[in-house]
Amino acid sequence: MADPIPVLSLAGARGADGRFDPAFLDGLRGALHEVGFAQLTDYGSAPGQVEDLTALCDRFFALPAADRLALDNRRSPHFRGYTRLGHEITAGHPDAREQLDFAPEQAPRPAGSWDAPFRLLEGPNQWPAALPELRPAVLAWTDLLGRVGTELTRAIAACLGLAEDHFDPQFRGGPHWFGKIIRYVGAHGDRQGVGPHADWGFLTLLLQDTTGGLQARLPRTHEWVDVPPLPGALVVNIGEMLEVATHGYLAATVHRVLPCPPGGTRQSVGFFWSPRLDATLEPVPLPPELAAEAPGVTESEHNALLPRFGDNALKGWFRSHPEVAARHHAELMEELGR
Ligand SMILES: O=C(O)CCC(=O)C(=O)O
Ligand SMILES: [Fe+2]
Repeated sequence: MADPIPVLSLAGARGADGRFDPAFLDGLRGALHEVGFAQLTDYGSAPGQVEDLTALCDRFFALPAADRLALDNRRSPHFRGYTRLGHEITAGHPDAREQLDFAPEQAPRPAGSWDAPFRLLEGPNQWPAALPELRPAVLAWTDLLGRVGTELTRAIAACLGLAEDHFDPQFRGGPHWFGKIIRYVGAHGDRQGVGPHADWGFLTLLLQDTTGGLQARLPRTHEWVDVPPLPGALVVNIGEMLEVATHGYLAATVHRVLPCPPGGTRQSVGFFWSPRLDATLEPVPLPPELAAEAPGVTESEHNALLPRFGDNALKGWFRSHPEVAARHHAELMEELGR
């Protein structure tokens, strides 16, 4: 079967007049509606940036365990820091990966000053003292991907027949993106690299190494297809907030990573472009021909899609990091019925 994941060049997104190119918008709409995944090239990384970041991620995961555990996310009420191999849960089972989670650097809100439970997600990151180069390289990467996320969000609005700044208000004043560097480590008996799931942000931009193993479940046929490594390209997929905003015209495509063979490893860097925590994604007015192909959101008893982003994000963090949630937020979990 031909590679079902469309490849798009961001360099061709706008014409000389600064407007989006209609052919780019058609390609983007087709990719995201039909497949829910695309690969993006020419997105403005500096020469050597991807290679340098990848090498630093290698070095992070090669640090002595004590240096990684110094950033243990169980010490962070904000779900930031290092998760040991096998301690993240997806689809009810442990993932065969370790990771470092980060998000915009923020001071924690003083106790008692929250206007909503999701404010607990605001706080400082944990960076490795043993590898000081990692922080600036990751922040340069998240700066770049914030710009790519902004541009793609505008292109998505335009390809849905909306004004390109349609979603700007939801992102203005502090989008709460989050990111992670990830290493999969294969062992006998692994069930999953990461189990089947949809991402809970707006758009995901992911760099994968050349190992392979990422698979997408096509929205219509539910067939699993490989997302083949394309060196330097960003894998783009839709998150739940965009599904909510488009009544499912753009669906948060389910995906998974197969376990590495015993002894094998794989690395990736995820960037989950997301609106402000307090932003609510109202359904957009779709043109009739697109509305006719919008089935509504895919709710299940195991996963509600919550229109206020902070609520949806909290759902995701509580589910995937139950140890952190139980240690710091047991009462809140009970209150929210999680
Ligand atoms: O590592 C990958 O290729 C995918 C990771 C992923 O789906 C996630 O972290 O949400
Ligand atoms: Fe994902």
